[in-house]
Amino acid sequence: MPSEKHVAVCAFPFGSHPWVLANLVGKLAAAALDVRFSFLSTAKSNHVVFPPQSRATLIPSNLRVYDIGDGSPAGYPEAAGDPRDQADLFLQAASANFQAGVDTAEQDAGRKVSLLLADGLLPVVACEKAEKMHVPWVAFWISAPHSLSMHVYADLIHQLSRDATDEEKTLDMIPGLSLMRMGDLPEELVMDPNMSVSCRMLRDLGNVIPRAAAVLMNSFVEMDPEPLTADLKSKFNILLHLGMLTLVPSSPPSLPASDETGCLTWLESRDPQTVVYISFGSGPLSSPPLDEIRSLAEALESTRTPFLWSLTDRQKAQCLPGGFEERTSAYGRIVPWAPQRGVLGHPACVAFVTHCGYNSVYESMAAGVPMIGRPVAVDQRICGKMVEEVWGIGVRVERGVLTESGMVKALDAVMRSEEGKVMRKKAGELRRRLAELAGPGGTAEADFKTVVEFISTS
Ligand SMILES: O=c1ccn([C@@H]2O[C@H](COP(=O)(O)OP(=O)(O)O[C@H]3O[C@H](CO)[C@@H](O)[C@H](O)[C@H]3O)[C@@H](O)[C@H]2O)c(=O)[nH]1
Repeated sequence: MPSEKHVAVCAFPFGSHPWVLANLVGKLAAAALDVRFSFLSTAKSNHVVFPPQSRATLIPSNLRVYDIGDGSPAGYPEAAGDPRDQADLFLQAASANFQAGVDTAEQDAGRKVSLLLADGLLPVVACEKAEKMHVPWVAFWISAPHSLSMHVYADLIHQLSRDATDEEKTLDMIPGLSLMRMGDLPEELVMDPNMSVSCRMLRDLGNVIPRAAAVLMNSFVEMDPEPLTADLKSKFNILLHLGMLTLVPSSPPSLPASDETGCLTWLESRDPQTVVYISFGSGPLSSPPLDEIRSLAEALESTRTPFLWSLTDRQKAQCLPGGFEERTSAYGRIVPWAPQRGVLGHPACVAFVTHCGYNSVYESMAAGVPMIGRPVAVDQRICGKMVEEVWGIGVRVERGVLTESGMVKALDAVMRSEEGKVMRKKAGELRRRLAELAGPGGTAEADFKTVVEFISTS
């Protein structure tokens, strides 16, 4: 008898989140061919993640993409909106908009939805919807695992942050987080939850997520602190680790992989181990302040360091010193978008200046490239700390701020010093370790099979 299973996938349509979720869903759709998957996200995000020209040919036939509303009032000028407001608008209308998407998908498929799979930032919406529809729901946590634990302990953390203003106070009362300090916390965890819709949702996240039928992690269990995993396992119905989904080839191939800006060709013309790659993630919220971008440019120019920089045209116009691009054109290149995994994996790439986004850190590690970190927001301070203090594969910029002199020192440390050689060696070891973990017979593969089984039978 043909399967009647139908999974509705609820995406959080900002930053790298929808790509990573799409990677997971593409992989699941290929493994569970008789299950129907309906991917629900905003038109803007779907356009990038599933480019219309590739939809007919590259998406598995059991995966369909549906556009839902983004919550903006009619006539709202998108470019004028602060990205935080856009997230608030989206979240405010998310319940109604996902419902409309589910209704369309059910009609289209001629099957009722049997399971909801939601981005881990959307448990409040997913839980409410799933309970109304009488179906199970599964959360996929895309950010650093430490940050999930911090959300689970949000009430305790909020209490601590009110009692202690000391940024250096450790979080050793939370299993697996003894290395972390109050100052490493994502800021939304210490903000007043009533400040915005996003703050409220994020504050409630940790209380709701244990109600999921399963929590899927975008991580290798072997890379996470054991006490953290054990503690989360004790709190969730099922906890599974699927490996880093950003490291599997994207299905369908979407914007992150395309080399329309010619970066890989340019790298071919450079000597091995000479080019510093710079990117502060996929969205404006993770970019350092404009004056710091300028200091970084000054450091590159004063040291004549070859560079490839993913920088939007807007930022380029706003913050680079006058004439910078022309003066550095013999050894540097600026593009609005780079195929990051390909760039990091190119033999010319020697170091990565990054905001320490979780996916970027793992992409760099998987390529064996050491990092210079300038964490900006959310889980980036956690990832920066792991890079420098736990894995020893990079440094964070002095006092957490990009200055010309600090950047020159960091470039020296990573590219030219003995310390840099050690980082490169450790990065190489971790590259091999990740390849092993992602390979056949690993725990990630076993957990993925469990998810396929769960989806096919729930
Ligand atoms: O020119 C570019 C710039 C970025 N990327 C890709 O964009 C993604 C960036 O992901 P990530 O490093 O996770 O950063 P953000 O997009 O900023 O992700 C947000 O979401 C992550 C997961 O929750 C968090 O870890 C980050 O802190 C948060 O800013 C990566 O896959 C990159 O390969 C490119 O391919 N080309």
